[in-house]
Amino acid sequence: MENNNLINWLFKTNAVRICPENKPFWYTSSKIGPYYINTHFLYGSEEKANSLLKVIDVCKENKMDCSEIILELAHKNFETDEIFRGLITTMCEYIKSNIDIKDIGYISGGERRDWFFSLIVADILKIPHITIFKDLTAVLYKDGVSSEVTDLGGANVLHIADIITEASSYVRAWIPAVNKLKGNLKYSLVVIDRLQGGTEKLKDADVESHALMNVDKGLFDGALSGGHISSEQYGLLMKYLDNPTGTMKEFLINNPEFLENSLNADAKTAQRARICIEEDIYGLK
Ligand SMILES: O=C(O)c1cc(=O)[nH]c(=O)n1[C@@H]1O[C@H](COP(=O)(O)O)[C@@H](O)[C@H]1O
Repeated sequence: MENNNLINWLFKTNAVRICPENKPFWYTSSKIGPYYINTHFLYGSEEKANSLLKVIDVCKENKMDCSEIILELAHKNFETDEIFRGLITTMCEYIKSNIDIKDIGYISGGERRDWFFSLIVADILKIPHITIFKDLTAVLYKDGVSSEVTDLGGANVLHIADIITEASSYVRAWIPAVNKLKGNLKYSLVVIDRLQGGTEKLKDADVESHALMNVDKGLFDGALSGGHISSEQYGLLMKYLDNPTGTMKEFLINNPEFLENSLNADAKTAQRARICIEEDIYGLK
């Protein structure tokens, strides 16, 4: 795709965050790193994304209503927001050019941030949508109607997600949920692949992995030349991209208080820090 567009949109919506000095982000995988991408900000802005998340948090309590509510809001936003419209149009074009549409029986999306993208893409491509919840239950949304679903008869499914790092959400939730429905999660399309093992994990599970964009040097080259990051930040990011584990191991050795502080932080951070220590992810023992 026109990577430059996507890079501009990511920075314009403040979706890419670079950590303050000595304060790396925690990731789902219980690893740490210097950047975090809030892909769902491509809905137009942080404020718009948060307001859709708020609606989702309420409407997901009623599983039969929620697909329609989210899709309607996404359509309205598609009409008025240039960035969101550009992104969704690019996703649809990517699918048409790179995947045999006739081979896709269903498009799925998982709670919550996948739904920003999966429902509207399915609707535009006229493919039924499987709305998957965190408890691994699912609802079929087809021709404007939600219904219960138990058997997809072996049909192929394209799962659409915001971003993959290690594809842990696919392995933990989305693949088992589609298998339970006797579907075949054959394809994955994400907006961003952080290139940290996700594609390989998907390949092991027989899932063909697609991404509109990979996080590599090119993203941060664009950020530097566009004046979005400083040359100091750029240097740190290059070091991390070159050797994510080694760079963060060195950081933890030089900043032993970081893990200690994380253990005393909010519940999610503390849990990630605990796993990082217990599994000795950085080989510090
Ligand atoms: O935690 C992450 O790895 C992560 C990094 C990032 O830059 N942006 C981001 O949104 N994430 C979160 O991590 C999930 C993907 O991680 P995996 O399931 O390991 O591929 C996403 O669904 C997000 O919840």
